[in-house]
Amino acid sequence: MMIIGSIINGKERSETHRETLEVRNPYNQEIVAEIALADKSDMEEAVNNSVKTFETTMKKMPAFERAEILRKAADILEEKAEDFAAIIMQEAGKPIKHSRAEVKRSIQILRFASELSKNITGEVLPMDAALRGENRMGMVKRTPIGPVGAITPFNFPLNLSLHKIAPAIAAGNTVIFKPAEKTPVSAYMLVKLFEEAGLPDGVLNLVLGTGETVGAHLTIHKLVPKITFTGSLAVGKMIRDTAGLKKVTMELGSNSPNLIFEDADLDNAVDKLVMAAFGYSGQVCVSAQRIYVHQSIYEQFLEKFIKATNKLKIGDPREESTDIGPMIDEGAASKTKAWIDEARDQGAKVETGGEQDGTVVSPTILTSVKSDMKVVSDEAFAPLVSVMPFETEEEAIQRTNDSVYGLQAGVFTKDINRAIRVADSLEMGGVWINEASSYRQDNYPYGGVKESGIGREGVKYAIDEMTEMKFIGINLKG
Ligand SMILES: NC(=O)c1ccc[n+]([C@@H]2O[C@H](COP(=O)([O-])OP(=O)(O)OC[C@H]3O[C@@H](n4cnc5c(N)ncnc54)[C@H](O)[C@@H]3O)[C@@H](O)[C@H]2O)c1
Ligand SMILES: O=C[C@H](O)CS(=O)(=O)O
Repeated sequence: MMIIGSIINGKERSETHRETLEVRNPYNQEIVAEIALADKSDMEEAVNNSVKTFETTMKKMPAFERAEILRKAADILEEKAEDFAAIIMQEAGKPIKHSRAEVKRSIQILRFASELSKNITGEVLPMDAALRGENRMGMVKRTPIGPVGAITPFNFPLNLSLHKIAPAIAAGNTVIFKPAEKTPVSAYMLVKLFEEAGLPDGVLNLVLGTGETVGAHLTIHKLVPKITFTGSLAVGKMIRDTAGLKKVTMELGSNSPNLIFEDADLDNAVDKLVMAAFGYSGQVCVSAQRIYVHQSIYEQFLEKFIKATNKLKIGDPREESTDIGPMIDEGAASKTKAWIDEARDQGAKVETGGEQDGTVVSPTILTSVKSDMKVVSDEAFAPLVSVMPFETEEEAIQRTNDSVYGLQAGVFTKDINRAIRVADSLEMGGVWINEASSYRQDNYPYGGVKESGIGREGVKYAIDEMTEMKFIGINLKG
């Protein structure tokens, strides 16, 4: 049995007296590892050590050295890609082909961060534009913010952790990393990988424990100036409420919409939306949960969409051909089944799917739904999607915006004027045209409006949020 513990200042804490938590493969319930749980005192030490390491190590480390460590980390991840994919598959239950895709993106994040760490620039200001500004020079520098608390979810355990850790290191910060309890093994392997890449002890402290204990303690800690959180709206609100004046980045949930207009390439839309709705069993923050289709092509779309969905191969995430594996645990699967049953009782039609077998829920398409049903208005984070007809562009926009969330949307149309008009009208952090809401690259500003979040990630933008602007002015006649 693999027992893993927190790593603070390079030392692992997996002593036998600690309480442990089993990490199980959600598909077959095999034990993947056990975590030796950290408590508040471990978090306290991790924070203190991160503060010290920031002062003694990171403040002195030149950009070229940070770039080199990040580049080496990318190279090592490339060499160990298959090991990381295998562990993501086991601990998260993610089909192996999708686990591999996650690792590939993670390598790129490290490479972006390596390049960007050498390009964190400031600006020189035209001081004489203001009254009394003659003979003065002003410059703005970007300086590291200090120890960053990074709290991450289970669904993209490597990719979303690196969206925080890589920019933080690029910017010259230290990190206190609190990964999800369900997926700690890839986090542990990642910290070991950075050690191999030459990252000094204490720059990346890993604290493996529950959200309620170590996560909450990190959030309120006075010596941590920045929390970057990815996770649910409920936990995000709690963190925001207790973080005081800390800077926060919040990457939260969504019930992402996709709009299909009458002139869209239907095969493209079907092709994209099947994986957007059901990939990783819908446990993706930008998963397609609402599809609005122009009434003139509604039946045609629905028929093609059901047909394509029924072709998905459900099964063991180890199999190369598996498209859909388990949900993260039986609780998540049972909740999904309950939501589907509730919608059916309220008049929705289950066009396909709707079955639960342990942790596996079959890809479910719902029609005849109402906007106040949970399956439409709340975040499902599950393999279910509602397909709804609309008549006019205005109606489609209004129904899309009728949500507390606003992360990312997809718009399918060949009319460029309409595409831009609609994109401009949607209350979203991002809009893709002729792509599904779930599509993401790691180099653009990514994040939500409304209750989908605060701030942006996407390496360069995360660096902005993990640095402070410092103004330095000079009186040239002084
Ligand atoms: N917007 C995005 O980029 C994005 C990306 C991925 C996932 N998500 C969202 O994440 C959610 C699913 O992930 P999850 O189930 O792991 O989320 P979660 O909110 O349950 O947990 C996320 C992290 O928060 C920690 N946590 C829990 N309680 C805490 C507390 N009181 N204080 C501090 N930390 C605490 C957990 O231990 C975990 O590490 C979905 O809502 C999904 O939409 C958003
Ligand atoms: O779950 C939401 C994530 O943002 C998806 S991704 O890792 O960025 O693709």
